[in-house]
Amino acid sequence: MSDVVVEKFSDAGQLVDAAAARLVTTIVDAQRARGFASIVLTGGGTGIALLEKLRDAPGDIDWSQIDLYWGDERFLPSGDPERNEVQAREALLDHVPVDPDRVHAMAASDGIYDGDPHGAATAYEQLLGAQAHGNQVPTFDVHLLGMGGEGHVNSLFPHTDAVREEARFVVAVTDSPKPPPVRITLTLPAVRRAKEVWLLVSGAAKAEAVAEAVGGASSEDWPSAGATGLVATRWFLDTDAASQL
Ligand SMILES: O=C(O)[C@H](O)[C@@H](O)[C@H](O)[C@H](O)COP(=O)(O)O
Repeated sequence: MSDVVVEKFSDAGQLVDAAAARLVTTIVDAQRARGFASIVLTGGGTGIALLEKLRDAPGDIDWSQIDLYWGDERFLPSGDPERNEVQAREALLDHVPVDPDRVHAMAASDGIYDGDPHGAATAYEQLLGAQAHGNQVPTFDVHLLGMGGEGHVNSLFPHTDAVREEARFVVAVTDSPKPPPVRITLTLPAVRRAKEVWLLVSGAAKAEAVAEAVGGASSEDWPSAGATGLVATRWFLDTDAASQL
C-alpha cells in the first residue's frame, strides 16, 4: 500500500515553491542512485509555474541525465502555443541543457500522424515500451499532475472510455469536454507505474474533487482518485483546494 501524503500551503505560490524544491531533491537523489531521473510533465497553470520555478532554482540537477515524458498532450500542430510541450519548452526546456533525445514529446497533429490521433497514441505507447528496460512502461520517478474541478487528470475525464481503460497505457481522446477535443493521454495504468504521483492543485473550484479523490471515490466519477503512485501519492494543496477535506 503506497503512502498518501497531503500537504497544505497558504497559496498557489507557496505550493509551487514547495513542489519545485522537492522535485529538485527527488531528481538529484534519483540521479545519484541510478544515474538518471525519469519525470512525467503536465500542462496547466500550476504545472507550468512549477517548471518556471525549476528554471530559477534548479539546484544540482544534471540536465543531461533526465528523461522527460508528458502525461497528456493537446493534438495540435507543432509549435501551437496551446501544446503542453510548447509551454514546457518556453517555461524551462529551452533554457537548460537537456538532452534533446531524452525529451519525449507526444506527436503533433501536423506530422506523420496527421488526422490519426490513435496512431500517435500507439506510437507513444511504443516509445514508452522502448524506454522501459523490459517492462511496458518506464518506472517514472515522479508523474506530475494538475487537476480540473471535475477531477480530470491528464486527459482522463469522468465517465469516459479513457478513464476506464485498463489495458492500454496511452490512448487518444477525440471528444474531450474541455477544448481542444482531440488529445493523447497516458491512462491510469500508466500513471500508476510512477513511484510517486504528485497532484498540484489550487483554488476553491477544485475543493470538492480533492475531497472526493483523497476520500477514495471511484476513478470513473473522479479520475484523480485513481492516480496513485507505487510508493507515494502526494497532494500539494493550497488552503482553498484543501477546504473540504
Ligand atoms: O489539458 C488541459 O486542458 C489542461 O492542461 C488541464 O488538464 C489542466 O492541467 C488542469 O485543468 C489543471 O489546470 P491548472 O493547474 O491550471 O489548475
